[in-house]
Amino acid sequence: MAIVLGPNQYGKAENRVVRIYRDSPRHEIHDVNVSTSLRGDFAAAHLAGDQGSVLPTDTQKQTAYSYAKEKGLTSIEPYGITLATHFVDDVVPVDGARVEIEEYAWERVTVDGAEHDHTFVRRGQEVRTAAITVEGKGDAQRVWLVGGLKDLTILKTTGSEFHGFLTDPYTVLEPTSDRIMATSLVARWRFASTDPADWADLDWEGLYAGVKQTMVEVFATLQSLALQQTLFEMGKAVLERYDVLAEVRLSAPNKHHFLYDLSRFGVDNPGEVFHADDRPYGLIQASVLRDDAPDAGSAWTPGAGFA
Ligand SMILES: O=c1[nH]c(=O)c2[nH]c(=O)[nH]c2[nH]1
Repeated sequence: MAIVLGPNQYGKAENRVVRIYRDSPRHEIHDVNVSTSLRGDFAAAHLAGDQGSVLPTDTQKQTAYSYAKEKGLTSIEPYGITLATHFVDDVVPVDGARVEIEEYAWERVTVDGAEHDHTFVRRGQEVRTAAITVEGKGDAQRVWLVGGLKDLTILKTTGSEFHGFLTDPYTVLEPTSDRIMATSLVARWRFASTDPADWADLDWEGLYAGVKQTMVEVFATLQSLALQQTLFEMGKAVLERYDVLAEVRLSAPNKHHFLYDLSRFGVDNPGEVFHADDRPYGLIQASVLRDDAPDAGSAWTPGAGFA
């Protein structure tokens, strides 16, 4: 029996890069959290402490910051593609790179009814995400791109039912035809192509806004029979609208709101006062994809948080 090295990767996690565009009095801000991971033959570093092939994680960090100026940082997807591709193309021992990015949104404050040029408040809504995996050099190179969002807290006060479920001796849940439905949505969408040339003219901001809006509209308008159905219809609507996408993965905690029992006080409560329970919560997760979707390859393989 011998002990051997298994899969490994290394990088700099959570580089908090803030890029300001100040070419005119109206400044722009892009506030991101970038994690890099490099893959390749790093056996010597692990087995013998030989750093000859190791591009320091500090260098990866410096590159993430410098690229925000050299290459630009507007939409997170092309920035991440450029960064990940650089590591694979320009660093000899590296044959794969994974870059994961979160973006925190800011919106302009209003002063005297007009948007201010350089003052922003953090927008409390969702965090935009991207994960880019580049594999191979030269003609064999493939770029897996996954866009997404997380922490999109969304609630509807009616239009949600849950009944007809399987029961057993432990079932106490009452069926309902009118309940609150609420979740904190995580959604990630995989691009069909693995060739960045196919995205040369893509409107990244428009695509992101459109995917989010499509999901929100379905959540709002579908008379839901279960969160599972809502998630499937959200993913389906996104894929029907955007040919560039092959798969949508959704993860949604069912944030339960229980009707509060006011009958103990002789008070009627026709769906007006609820207890918002924080745990436990149902956790509903689904992948929705085209039946001819190309192989997902390394698209979903995590970077930071390997262990
Ligand atoms: O939308 C729901 N899906 C479930 O699977 C489930 N299970 C449960 O107790 N409540 C709900 N709601």
